[in-house]
Amino acid sequence: MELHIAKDAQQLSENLAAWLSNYILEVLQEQERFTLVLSGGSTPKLLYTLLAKSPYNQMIPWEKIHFFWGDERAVPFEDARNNARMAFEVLLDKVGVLPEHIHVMRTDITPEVAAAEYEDILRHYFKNTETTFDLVLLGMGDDGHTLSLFPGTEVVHEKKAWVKAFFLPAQDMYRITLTAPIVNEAACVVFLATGEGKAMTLKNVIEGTFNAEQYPSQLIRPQDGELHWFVDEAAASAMEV
Ligand SMILES: O=C1O[C@H](COP(=O)(O)O)[C@@H](O)[C@H](O)[C@H]1O
Repeated sequence: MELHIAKDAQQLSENLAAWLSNYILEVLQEQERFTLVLSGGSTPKLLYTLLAKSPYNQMIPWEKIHFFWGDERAVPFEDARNNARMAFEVLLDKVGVLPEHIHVMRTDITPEVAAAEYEDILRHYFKNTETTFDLVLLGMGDDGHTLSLFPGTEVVHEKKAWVKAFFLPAQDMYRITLTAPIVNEAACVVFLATGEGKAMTLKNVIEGTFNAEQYPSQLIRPQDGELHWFVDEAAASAMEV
């Protein structure tokens, strides 16, 4: 695991935008397409906003990037809580992405059907590949969840399915999420976490004993791929580094 610490959220997002665009360019020297999983929540908004601007909007060959999502809140696309909506607003509507390369988790059908449909897309997409995604961008909630793998939920124990849908009573909402098995087969996973509110959880996730029931972010351990944590000083403040 590689830890990247920056002074604050702004500096961290700038560092990650530079790191990510170089990584994409490097991978695209060896292959024709790049599969990128976007995370939701509030933290990546700054990163996506930067990627839509100079120099990254010109540097990245957007037409070669295929976009997927790590998880979705099963609310209509028009709802501000919809994870895909934010990415469209600040990034995807602003760069030269090909619409047929954007794979949203649908929220206009039942969550179970949307999850089954996404699973089919992914199984077909990765049927002849050794790894799954080229890069999975993840966030971590203050409670240690990542994707929609929340503490104490059944989906944390999933060993086979790549996509699951379930009702989250605490938020009175269905969630659709990738599971640890598919993410752990990715070539690279990058967590982005900022703020003091995540400091104790981050310490427990990275330095504590394994307890995925309480800290689902600990489930993410790519088998053969790279794992990076991009965090700001506030989020890193409880750690021993
Ligand atoms: O609900 C979610 O939360 C996590 C973390 O979000 P943040 O607002 O603390 O950055 C996010 O990674 C996930 O995609 C989202 O559905």
